[in-house]
Formats: sequence, C-alpha cells, structure tokens
Amino acid sequence: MAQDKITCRWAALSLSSIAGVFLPDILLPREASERISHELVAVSTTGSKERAASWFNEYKIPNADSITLYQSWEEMLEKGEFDIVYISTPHPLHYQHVLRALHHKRNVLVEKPATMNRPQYEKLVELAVQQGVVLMEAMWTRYLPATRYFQEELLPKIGEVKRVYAEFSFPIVSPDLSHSSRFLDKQAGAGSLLDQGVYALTWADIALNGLDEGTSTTDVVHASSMSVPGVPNEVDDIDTVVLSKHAKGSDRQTAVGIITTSMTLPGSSKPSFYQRLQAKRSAPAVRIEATKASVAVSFPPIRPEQLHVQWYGDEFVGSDGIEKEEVIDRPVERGWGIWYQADVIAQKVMEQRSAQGPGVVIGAEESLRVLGYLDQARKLSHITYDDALEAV
Ligand SMILES: NC(=O)C1=CN([C@@H]2O[C@H](COP(=O)(O)OP(=O)(O)OC[C@H]3O[C@@H](n4cnc5c(N)ncnc54)[C@H](OP(=O)(O)O)[C@@H]3O)[C@@H](O)[C@H]2O)C=CC1
Ligand SMILES: O=C1OC[C@@H](O)[C@H](O)[C@H]1O
Repeated sequence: MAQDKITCRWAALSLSSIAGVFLPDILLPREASERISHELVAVSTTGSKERAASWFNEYKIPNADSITLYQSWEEMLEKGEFDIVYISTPHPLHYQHVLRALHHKRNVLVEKPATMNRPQYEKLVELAVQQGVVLMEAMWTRYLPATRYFQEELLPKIGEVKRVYAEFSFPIVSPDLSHSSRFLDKQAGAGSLLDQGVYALTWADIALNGLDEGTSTTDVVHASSMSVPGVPNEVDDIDTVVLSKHAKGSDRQTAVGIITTSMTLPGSSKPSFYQRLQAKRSAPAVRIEATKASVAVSFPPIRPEQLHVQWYGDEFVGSDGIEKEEVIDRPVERGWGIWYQADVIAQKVMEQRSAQGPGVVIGAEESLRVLGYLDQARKLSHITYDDALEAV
C-alpha cells in the first residue's frame, strides 16, 4: 500500500552561515516519488527585517513572503506553527535554546556539537524523552549514503577494527580573521576540538563502536593541543587525541584511534576552503584498519562520497595474485547532502506523532559518546571555557 506523503514544516532559530547551506538544501525540488518534502515556515533572527529579506533573496529561499519572521526566538518557540525547529546558533547557546524549545514540546534538530559538554546533552536527552518529542544532533555526516554504507555494509565484513586514523583539518582561520569571529572568540565556543574534532571523533567512533556490541568502552588516553598563535584566551588549534577501546571490566586494549584536527593546518585538504570540501582527488583523511581490510575515506571526511577498500587475506587474492582493491562510490544524490538528516528526523517526528509515547533522541548514544570524548580530551589538554558556558 502506498504510504502518505509528508511535508515537514520547519522553523529556523537564526540566519546563521550554516542555515544558508541547510535551508536551501532541504528546500531543493524533490522527485514526485519521494515521500518526504520540507517547507520553511518560520524564522527568528536577532537581525533586522531587511537583513532577513536580503538573506532569503541571497539563498534563493522559495515562498519567502509566506515565512513568518520573528525577532524573538522565545516568541517563535512559544507561538510558531511548525513541526521541527533547526537551531544553528554558536555552540554555547545550543543548551539554552534547545532547553527552551523542549519546554515548549518542540521537535529539535540542533547543530554540532550538540552542547558544550556531555552533562548538558544528558539533561536535554532526558527532557526530550519526558516531553515526548524528537531531538537530534545535526551530525549530518552520519546520515550520508557513503557513511551509512560503511557502517551498515562494510563494517560487519572487514573483521575486527584494530586502529583508526581520523583527521579533519582545514585552515578556516587565516592570520587576518577577526578575533570576534566565532572561530576565535572563546565566548562563542571557539576551538578546533569542539568545532572540527567532533567530526573526526565521530568517524573514529563509528569505526570503533559502529557495530554497537555493548561489550566495550572507549576512552581518551592522551590529548594535547597547541593554540592559535597571537590570539588571546588560548583558542585550541592543533589537537591530537588518542582513543583506547577495551572490553568492559578489562584494561586490555583491543583497538586504538588517533584523531587529529586543526583550524590553521591544511591537513589532507587541497586549496581554498569550498573547493576543498568538493575536491574530487584528495588525500585520505580517515583510515580504518581491520583484520580483513582497511578502508580509506578521502577529504572531506565530513562529506564522503567514496570509500577505498583494500582487502587482505588469501580469500581476496585474484587471478593476478594481488589482493582485491575496491572503490565504492556512494555519491550524495542532490545538493550538499545536509538534507539527509532532515529526512531522518522528519520521518521520526511523524512516527512519534502517531505513537504518542515517550520522546526519542536520534543518535543519542553516539552523540553522548562523542561529547564524552570531547570532555575527556579537553581535560587532558587543558582546554577550558567560562563556567557559565558549561553550566547545566
Ligand atoms: N553542519 C555543518 O556543516 C556546520 C555546522 N556549524 C555549526 O552551526 C553553528 C553556527 O555556526 P555558524 O553558522 O558558523 O555561525 P554564525 O556565526 O554564522 O551564525 C550564528 C548566528 O546565531 C545567531 N545568534 C548569535 N547570537 C545569538 C543570541 N544571543 N541569541 C540568538 N541568536 C543568536 C545569529 O543569527 P541571527 O543574526 O539571525 O540572529 C548569528 O548569525 C555552530 O554550532 C557550528 O558548529 C557551522 C558550520 C557548518
Ligand atoms: O561544521 C563545520 O563544518 C566545516 C567548517 O566550515 C566548520 O569549521 C565547521 O563548523
């Protein structure tokens, strides 16, 4: 039997830079056969009406005249008529914005990192469940076809993962960047670990814990950091984190992860930021080494489209005497690909509505594990923020 079509009505809390990618992406035209479509119905901004109008124009937002514009995010959360609110303010604001949204029984997609620390997200997870709504961290990389293929199809076949290198750096911080930019302002959560490390740690976590056997724990055993030179307040830049996986109740290491990140070094990327993110030929950024195969993911690992697999062992030796190499293409179907996560939460919101049970947090365990690694790494590498930004 054909399923009903769903149109999900979105509200956006802020006209941030990333909202200029996410909103146009979810609003792209869909095939008639697709079940889910999205509509932007409300926006709140601290800026002027004129700025909002030119923003809608710049990002070619369809039907901009019918979007309700709020100049108070509190009012939008209280009175707006929408299905999901997309929160894309700087990370220290996520906690209070999501908290308020959940109090109003709103379904929420919140940008990465979900919060400044694990205790804050624990609180939000608990509240979302109590309020019967859906909450999700916008860790869009997890929902792309290549990542899903890795986790669902390859991971169960490549044997035991023993070592992971996960690198995500690109030089978004240039010497002339204003110190008030969110990348350099500690009050706005500046620092490479929270901003970029969250992706590299997500890849490491998918590789180490993506099969979720529930018998192991993974902890940070080393973390060190170098700050951006010449910027006040020690903004972390070149970060290295080592993860150690071990069976629960045992200190015998079964796998290791080496995670690197930077806002000034090019890492494995190629020239100029946006070209880099779309580079077709670039160096591996993530490498997963398992007993039967190793898998390489090229830069940008936040938007993978191809997996390079080198199989090991007699069973993979071909007639040429060489072990099988495979290149697996799983391209993004349209646009930037940040819309996949929107379909995931929209689907869940509709299911939740008919089930009317306790709330659901999509990817809760994964988000909490990664936030836990960030907390542990920050402690070891002495990366601190004002207590007010971290309060629960
Ligand atoms: N998924 C991804 O690929 C990406 C995710 N991000 C994440 O998105 C978040 C935002 O990043 P980015 O887009 O670069 O940020 P920007 O600095 O571009 O925008 C942040 C916006 O937040 C709003 N804002 C600021 N202060 C307040 C306040 N006190 N109350 C309410 N709203 C406020 C403003 O919107 P307005 O003027 O409309 O009020 C501002 O433009 C970060 O957490 C970041 O990690 C960022 C880039 C990429
Ligand atoms: O999420 C992100 O994606 C890529 C970069 O633009 C940025 O540092 C980060 O916030």
